[in-house]
Amino acid sequence: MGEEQWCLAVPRREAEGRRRRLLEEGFLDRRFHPRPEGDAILFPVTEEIPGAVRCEFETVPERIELPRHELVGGIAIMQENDPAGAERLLASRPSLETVLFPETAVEGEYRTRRFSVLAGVPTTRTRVTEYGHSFDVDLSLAYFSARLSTERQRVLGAMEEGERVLDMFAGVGPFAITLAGKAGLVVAADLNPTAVHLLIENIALNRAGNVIPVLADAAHLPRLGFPPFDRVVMNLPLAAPEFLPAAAALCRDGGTIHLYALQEQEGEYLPLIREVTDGEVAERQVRTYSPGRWHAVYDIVVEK
Ligand SMILES: C[S@@+](CC[C@H](N)C(=O)[O-])C[C@H]1O[C@@H](n2cnc3c(N)ncnc32)[C@H](O)[C@@H]1O
Repeated sequence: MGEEQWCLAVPRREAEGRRRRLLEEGFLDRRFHPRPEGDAILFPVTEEIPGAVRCEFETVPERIELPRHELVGGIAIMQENDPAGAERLLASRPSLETVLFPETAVEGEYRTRRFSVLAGVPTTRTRVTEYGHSFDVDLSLAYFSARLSTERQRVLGAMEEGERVLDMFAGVGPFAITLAGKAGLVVAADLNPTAVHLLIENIALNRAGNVIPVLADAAHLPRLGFPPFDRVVMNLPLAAPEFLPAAAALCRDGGTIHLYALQEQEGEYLPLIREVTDGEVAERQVRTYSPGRWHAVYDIVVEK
């Protein structure tokens, strides 16, 4: 639908110069797009200037500036405490239910954050879909990051059918349930009871009957008598290196450990890795964390 408006017909060859002058003089009406008509361009103008006639223009849709945010299922996490921006964000995406602002950094043993609700339904719970899997998450009670989805697919791609996998820091299960697609068996452990609760729900949700949830401190896993694993995932970037001896004890000769670590120097954890095995090590950057710090993954082949 158009709107009737004052406009100026300018021959095409003069259009660019005239457009600039209209802009400088403040006569160009920016609510509308200029449009061609025959050999002329019709410029919408703000008032009845000499030569102006009435014509119809399509209105330019208003450009809405959206605040920076990260999407996790139906929740948007904003980086600024801006309730008006949160309302705009909520209105811009029908799939969004809630806009949150993190009141704290990721903290504590359970790696969780406290949030305040900026807009929408007051909840920190949502369902995330990732490569055909669904994960119920509660962002204030158990860790979840959608940013590792590509990494989970990379590890899945490196696996052989039927492997025995251990996820030492499983959270709500995104690694464990993704890898279960190829694995014979996945043992998924976490220290946080709410994370394990959600992990159990997610096992059911994805019918991943080959995932065994375990509520345990990873340090105790070597004492539980599991036969050696083909692959061990260690996704606790701030502290996983401490658990490397336990992981090496649980991994078979020739098996692989994926060690995620937060570091400031390339090869920072190589000396520690060399204390547990002489096997092949490949190091990659997963994502940046802060200036000068990044999440790295070490793929370690265990030689015993
Ligand atoms: C960074 S999160 C990773 C969760 C999951 N792998 C993911 O990608 O969403 C680390 C998890 O390790 C758990 N955790 C911390 N210390 C632990 C320990 N000593 N033993 C077992 N789990 C632990 C936390 O509760 C948290 O869920």
